[in-house]
This record gives sequence, structure tokens and C-alpha cells, in this order.
Amino acid sequence: MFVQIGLLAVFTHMVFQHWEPKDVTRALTVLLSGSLGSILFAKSLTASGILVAVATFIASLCLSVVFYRVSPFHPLAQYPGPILNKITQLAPMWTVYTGHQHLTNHKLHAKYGPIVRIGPNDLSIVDVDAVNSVLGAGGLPKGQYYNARQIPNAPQNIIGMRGEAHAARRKLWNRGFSPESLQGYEAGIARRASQVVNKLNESVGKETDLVKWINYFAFDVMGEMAFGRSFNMITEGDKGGIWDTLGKFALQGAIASHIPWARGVFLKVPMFSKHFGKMRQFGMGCAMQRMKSEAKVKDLWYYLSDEAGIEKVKPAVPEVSADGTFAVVAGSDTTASALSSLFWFLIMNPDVYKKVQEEIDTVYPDYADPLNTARHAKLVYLNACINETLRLHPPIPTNGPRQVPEGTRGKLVAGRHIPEGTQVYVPPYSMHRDPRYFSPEPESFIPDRWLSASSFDKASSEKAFIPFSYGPANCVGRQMAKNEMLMFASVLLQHFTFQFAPGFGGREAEKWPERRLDYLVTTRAPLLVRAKPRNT
Ligand code: HEM
Repeated sequence: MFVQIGLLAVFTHMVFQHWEPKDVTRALTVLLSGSLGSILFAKSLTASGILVAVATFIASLCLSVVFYRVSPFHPLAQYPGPILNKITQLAPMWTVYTGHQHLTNHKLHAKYGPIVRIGPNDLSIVDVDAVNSVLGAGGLPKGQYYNARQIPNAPQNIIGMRGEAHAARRKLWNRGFSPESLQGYEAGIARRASQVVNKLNESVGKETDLVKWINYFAFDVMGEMAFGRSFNMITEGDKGGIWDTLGKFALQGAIASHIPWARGVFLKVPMFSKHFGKMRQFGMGCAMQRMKSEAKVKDLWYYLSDEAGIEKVKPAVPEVSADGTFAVVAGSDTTASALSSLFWFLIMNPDVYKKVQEEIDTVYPDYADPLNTARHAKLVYLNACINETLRLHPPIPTNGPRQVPEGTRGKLVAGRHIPEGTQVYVPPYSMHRDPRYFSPEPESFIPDRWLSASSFDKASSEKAFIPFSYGPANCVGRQMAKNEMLMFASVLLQHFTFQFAPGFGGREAEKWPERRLDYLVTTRAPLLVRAKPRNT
């Protein structure tokens, strides 16, 4: 009996392997058929006989999977990695859950080299060649990981789209980030930055959480930019608890991405579906309100819904709503993460802080308007500090994987053959700390390395610098993010001197980066500071 059931398990495994389940129903069907099949070989048709047969089948199936994944027959056998990661997707899922995916994978690269097998069918590649061959035009499409990033039964937003559908949607997005469109958003950014200055003035002499104000700023900016109305978080606080929802949504999305085929079941559990549902409701609410009221400026909705009537077929409202919601998530969490880290680096590095301060005072003399973007090009050192921040603390440290399409003969990446079906990560966090591309002292905050006068090898580092990803699905909002960061940092640095609050300095402040959790976008712990006015 054991031999027959063992063979049945191996056969079932082969079925699984070639027709990997796309949803849980198919997975259960295969499993149930196998279990029922095993009953045919049971010694007796008593309850215990059936139980032994089914248990033997399941145990044999698991063993078959384990042996195959660590065997030389597996297509990724030539790539090194921890044995547990080779065996089960649960290992990378656990790493994601801890929030230290970027740190764990970075250590794995230090141990195993530039290509690591981080999951049974997943590779992480740290090599500048992968930037173009994986992410670039003619590279690889987004992996199945992205299927789980969609809210079930909701229309697709741009992040999960591929190929021509993606290109068509991206055309609408590109219009929303043309130089003219970006100029249209500046007044809103300036208004919100000034509101934060007012709030910090109210907190003078007291400890305040800079991360909170940055979060509120980024969210209000995106509300106005995407839907033509601010969420008024700076003035009224986060009444709907949306930042809490965003954090949980990010964690659950990150975990679900590792089992995209089981997403349907995962999201039937109320604990998990709650936050997806709340985000969807939030987006629909914003969309409904936007449709009722004419926007005073050309917001992102204007471009995404083609209010100008350029397209032959107008985009459907649910799709525009899905993209609008995504814009708020993609644009606020990332920018807020970068700004929080920028201020942390400045306060931690007083010499750098002093140089930035001097530059701000020179570029905006006599209290000239620090929100004047025409002077941004002169903020050379601040720009270098932002680049260095994005290098060491990329807001999307691991990024989502691309996948070698099934039915192809694989893909050559960094001189190695990557078999079909493999998901490939090109993690910014590890790329940005690789001494081959960023030397000397790749782990240190040295903004000068970005200055044109520095002796730093910029040719190789610029190719390896991918905080906004690369290629046709790179960040469409990168210029807006840069404008926002320069405006916000300029105005705050002109008005205040920042120090860590008493009780937050020392070890507490040093440990702050460890509390940046990588759930695709990083979540941040509070950054407690004291803002001292500079009498502007
Ligand atoms: C410092 C701030 C930002 C960083 C570091 C950043 C980073 C990224 C990265 C790494 C990706 C690629 C994600 C992937 O491949 O899965 C991406 C995509 C995207 N980002 Fe950003 N982002 C930032 C700000 C923004 C802003 C302000 C917006 C405005 C709405 C935005 C909108 C988007 C969109 C729509 C995509 C998807 C593009 C596509 O699939 O074609 N991002 N971003």
C-alpha cells in the first residue's frame, strides 16, 4: 500500500509542478483527488484504514516536494541559498512578516553572493546588468507576486498591469506628470508645507513627532493632487485612522504576495479582508466626491479620467477610482518615508546639516520664499542629500519581482541562465550598498559622493541607483516626489533648527532605521524632535 500511495503522491506532485495552481479551488481539487485516490489503496475501508492512507499520501506528497526542491533536478539547483528558503515559501513569508526582508536578504547576499535563491522559485539578483535585463524595456514582465496586490473584485490599478494594457494606462498617467501638470500641483504642495510650519510653530519648546507631520503632509498633498481636495490631516488629524489602515494593508499585501494563488481564501478571513475593504471604500468615497464637484485645478483625476477628451474611449470610472486610490498610497507612503529618513540623516550628521542649512540660506536669502521651485536647481547639496537618503534608505527596499514567462527558454541575466517561471528580485537596498557600485564606504552617509566635483565613480553608481525602479514600469511620480521633497525640506530647514527630543537621542535615535519595516513600502517609527524657530 505504501509504495502505491507514494507513487500516487509523486504523480500528484508532478501535476502540481507543471500546472501550478492559479487559485485555491484548483489546488484543493488536485489535493482532494489525490487523497481520494489514495483510499483505493487503503488496507481496509475502515475509518483508521482511510486515515492511514490519506496521511501517507499527504506525507509522501510533502516529502516529494521537499526532495525535488533541494534536488539537482530542480531548475534553480545551481543557485545557492538557505535550505529552508529552497524548500518552502513559508520562509520568505516569515521574513516579510518580520519587516526585515531587506536586511535578511542583504545578509544572504553577503553570505551566498550576487545571486541567491530566496524562495523555491525566487531569485534575488544584485548585479547592475539585471537593472536593464530584468527591469528595462525588453526585460521581464511583473511576477505573479503582483496578482495579490489587487483588491479582489475591484478593477485593476496600474501596479498589477502588464504589457499593452499597462502601456495604455501608463499613457494617461504620464499626462498627469508632464512638466505643465507638475506645475499645477505646486500651489497645493506649498499650502500644505506652510500648514506644517504653522503646526511646528505651535509645538515650539515641546517634543513632537516629525514622522507624524510628514505623513500628514504627504497624505494631504496626495489627496489634493489626486482628487482635487485635501484630506485635512495636518489641521484635523487622522480622524479615520487611515495611516493605521495603510500600515496593515501594506503588511497583509506583502504576505499575500507570496501566496498569490491563495489570495482568495486569505482575503475571506475578516481579519485580513477588513483593511483591503477599507482601502477600497476610501478610494470609492474619494472618487464619488470628486465626480460630484468640478476640480478647481487639473488634478490627477482630470488626466486619468481623460476629462480633456483626448482618448477615443473614456476610461471607466471604477478603473480611474482604482488608480486614484493607488496614487494616494503610492505617492504618500513613499515620499513620507524618504522625507523622514532625510531628516533623520541630517540630525544624525551635524556637519552635513550645517552645509545644507548654509545652502538654503544662500539660495533663499533674506527669507525669500523657500517654496519657489524655480530655485531648486541651485539646491545642489540638498539634492545630493536626498539622493544619498534614497540610496541608503530606499522607501521601496526590495521591490516586487519580475518573472521569466512560461513557455520561453528562460532569460540570460548577469551572464547566468534564469529558467522560465522564476521570479526575479533586483533589490534596491542591496544594490545601493554594493561596494562594486558605491565606494568608498558604501554603508556611510556621504552626500558629497553625488557632487559633480567628487572623485566618486558616478558612471557605475548611477546605473545601480534604482530607488524609483527602472524601465517601462518605473515610478511615474518621481519628479513630483523630488519637487515635494525639495519644497518641504527647504521650508522646514529655513524656519527651524531640528534636534532629537531629550530622551530620544543616543541609542534610541541610532536604532531608528531598524524600525523601518519593509512591507514593500517601509513603515516608520516616530521620530521625536524639538523644532527651534530660526526667527524667519
Ligand atoms: C520618494 C518617493 C517615491 C519612491 C521612492 C517611489 C518608488 C517607486 C518604485 C520603486 C516603483 C516601482 C514599483 C514596482 O516595480 O513594483 C514605483 C512605481 C510607481 N509609483 Fe512611485 N515612488 C515615489 C513617489 C511616488 C509618487 C509621489 C507618486 C504619485 C502618485 C508615485 C506613483 C507611482 C506609480 C503610479 C507607480 C506604478 C508605475 C507603473 O507601474 O507604471 N510614486 N514607485
